[in-house]
Amino acid sequence: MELQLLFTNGFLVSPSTLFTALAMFAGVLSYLYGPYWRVRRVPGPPVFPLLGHLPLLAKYGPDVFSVLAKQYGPIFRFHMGRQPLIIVADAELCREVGIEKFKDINNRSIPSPIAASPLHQKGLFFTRDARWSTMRNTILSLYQPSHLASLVPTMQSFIESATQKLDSSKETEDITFSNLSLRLATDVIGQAAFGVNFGLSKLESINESIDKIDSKDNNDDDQVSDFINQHIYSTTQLKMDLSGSLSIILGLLAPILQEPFRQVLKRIPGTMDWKVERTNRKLSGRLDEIVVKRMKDSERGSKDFLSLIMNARESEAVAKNVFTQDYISAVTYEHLLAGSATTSFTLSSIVYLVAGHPEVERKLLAEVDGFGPPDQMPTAHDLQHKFPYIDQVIKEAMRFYLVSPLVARETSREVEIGGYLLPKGTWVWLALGVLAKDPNNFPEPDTFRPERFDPDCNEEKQRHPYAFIPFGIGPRACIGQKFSLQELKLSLIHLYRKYVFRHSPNMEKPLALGYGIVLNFKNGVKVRVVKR
Ligand code: HEM
Repeated sequence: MELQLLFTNGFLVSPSTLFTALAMFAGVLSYLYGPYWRVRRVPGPPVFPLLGHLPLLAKYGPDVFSVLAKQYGPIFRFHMGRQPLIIVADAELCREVGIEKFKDINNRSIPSPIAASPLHQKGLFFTRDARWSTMRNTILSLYQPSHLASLVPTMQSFIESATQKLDSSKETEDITFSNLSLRLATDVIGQAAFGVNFGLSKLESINESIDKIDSKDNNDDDQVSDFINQHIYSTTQLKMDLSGSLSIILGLLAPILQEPFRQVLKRIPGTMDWKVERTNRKLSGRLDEIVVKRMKDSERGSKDFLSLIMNARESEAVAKNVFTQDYISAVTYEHLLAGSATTSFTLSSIVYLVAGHPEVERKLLAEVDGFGPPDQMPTAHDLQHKFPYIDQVIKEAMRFYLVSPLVARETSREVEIGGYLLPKGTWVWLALGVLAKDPNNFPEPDTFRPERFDPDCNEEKQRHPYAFIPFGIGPRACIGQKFSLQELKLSLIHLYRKYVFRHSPNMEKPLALGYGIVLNFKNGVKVRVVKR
């Protein structure tokens, strides 16, 4: 009898109970620490139980990876809660991951904010393997230069109407330029993706429209602004830190709990999961309606992305199997998502940075004024060849405030990177933001100097070819790069022909950044408009 019972803290416990408890404890430990164990040889800071390195993210914000790269070198571990990320912070290693070893690292890892949002998973960004390559090839064929060139007049007319209000603004009045640019970019991509004029540029304020979504007087008849409200809400809730919904936080700490908890929480009115679920359901419903309607439309034409993709689906057998209705909705929606926040952030940062650098502003204005009469609309060819200084300003602003400082990838088999053998399923993230501030490639990295991108200057000639990759790298790089550059250049030319901008005294210095799926300005970019 004494042999069968053990005395623990005053309680008698049978060996089988003790064994079960120990096995459970070992199970929990191996669940929590298994992912770490597989990549433990890669250097990294000490790990906080459960939280991983999230406290470091809270302490340093988006700069955390630069801080760690200085300490641990070009490849290191960073734990997003339980999940280790292998951060690659070196141009040559990024080339290795993104190009040379692409066939072994061809998919993206799915972070918990996306895992909590089925709507976001069926776009090009997160689809995998053969489905991804079929989707990508079909979509690429829609981005022919001639199609992009044909979008210039549409882009121009949206830019003109979105910025019309600036004419009546007083020089003492604050304009939140980041709101204006988000409305503009969403309208442009809405038209290009869906062939729908959201008319968002005419709304009073984007913040008001976000607030509206939770209020009772949300007018269901106003389909366009309702749709866009859903979009903005859904997008702004995709948080990468501990400020997201409870299920997203659980996904960071113990992913196994994320889905069961999401299923429960989404049924409890008032929780963030409930709101996100309700929004995503409405958004999917609205998208499906648009898609079904367009599918039936035999005279849909070929102006917008949605129609083009449907035409491709009808003419190619492979595309038909891959682009089922749900994937068409997702990929079209993804365009709205990927094309709005990124381009708008970049436009706002350019206006902010130019306002703070009078010499850059002077050269920019000289180039814009030298192009031709104020009403001469540039062609796609003009945009590519006649604005070399604007090219440099855009590049330098994108380097200075990199909208997407991390690019997520995942190994699909065992692969060696930077001397470390990484098992299948390892999350490998490219730290584009660290590269962009590396003094070896960008001397005085915290100085805004567009001339460093002058093709004739030594700095540009000596730089590693993959040191500046704001649109990513290799076969999985951004598909909308040319689209957004065309939009950015047209916007800048139009704006600086008519106005210059000054920082508002009511704006914090330095600008506070928020860390969602892409970078954003926490309190917006506030400027004052001076008519030229
Ligand atoms: C300033 C604007 C933009 C920036 C900085 C940007 C940046 C990026 C980056 C860094 C990636 C990941 C690339 C990689 O893994 O190597 C990406 C992917 C992607 N971007 Fe963009 N983007 C911008 C605008 C756009 C626009 C306008 C669209 C749509 C019209 C778009 C659609 C996409 C899509 C669909 C992917 C996924 C590609 C794939 O996985 O095959 N982006 N973007």
